[in-house]
Amino acid sequence: MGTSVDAAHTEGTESALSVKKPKVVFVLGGPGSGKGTQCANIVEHFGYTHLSAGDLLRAEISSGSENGTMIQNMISEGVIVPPEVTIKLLEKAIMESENDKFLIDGFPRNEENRAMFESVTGIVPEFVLFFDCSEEEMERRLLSRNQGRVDDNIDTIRKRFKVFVESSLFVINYYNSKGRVRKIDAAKPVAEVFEAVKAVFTPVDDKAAA
Ligand SMILES: Nc1ncnc2c1ncn2[C@@H]1O[C@H](COP(=O)(O)OP(=O)(O)OP(=O)(O)O)[C@@H](O)[C@H]1O
Ligand SMILES: Nc1ccn([C@@H]2O[C@H](COP(=O)(O)O)[C@@H](O)[C@H]2O)c(=O)n1
Ligand SMILES: [Mg+2]
Repeated sequence: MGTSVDAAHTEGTESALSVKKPKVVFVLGGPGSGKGTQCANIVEHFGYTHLSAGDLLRAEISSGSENGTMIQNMISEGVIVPPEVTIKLLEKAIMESENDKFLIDGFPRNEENRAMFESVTGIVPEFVLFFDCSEEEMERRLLSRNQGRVDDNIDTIRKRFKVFVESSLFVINYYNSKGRVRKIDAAKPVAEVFEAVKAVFTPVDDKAAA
């Protein structure tokens, strides 16, 4: 049995994830909709492990990986990295964790991400948390985030919005057609957004907030 995403792709064998069978929630929404902010709250209250695909890609750049330059260029342009790269990083992070439930933030970003993840891992998300927010509000948030991200400039922000509308919304619509999307009004203040998030998690999780 193959144990890596690479092996799964080339040999048509199972991913190690199809053996571990973790519980997965995809966390999607436009750039700056508040995915990372809310995931931190969910981790604290519901015991999930947060995996941000963007953070894993940025860590890959910092590690000096052979893919680093390619990933850096793609992030700077706001475009989506080839799925095998991102899936391999997600698989590694899940396998290295002792937890069995994960928030996967910012993935799948397009149909290629989705189809490859499902076919390689056999994992279907429990549900998809979708943070819905206007571009005006997201742009305001990103321009004042001040975390030194190379893609938080107005030119790249507009490219990221375009990719979201043209590719990522397709994935949200796909899961919506399967009844798996939980849509949250993400334009409200952080605490109010989290109240809505809690309502989604509480019935399906026995580790509810006190
Ligand atoms: N509900 C909110 N109201 C106001 N500001 C918010 C809210 N949620 C998050 N923010 C702020 O907006 C910025 C973007 O939030 P965050 O990093 O969580 O978004 P994201 O969806 O993970 O973005 P990206 O897709 O770029 O990674 C941060 O500075 C955060 O503090
Ligand atoms: N599935 C993904 C997720 C992210 N990327 C690239 O990273 C950038 C930043 O992502 P954030 O979620 O941290 O905003 C994104 O614009 C993409 O360039 C990706 O390729 N695939
Ligand atoms: Mg984020």
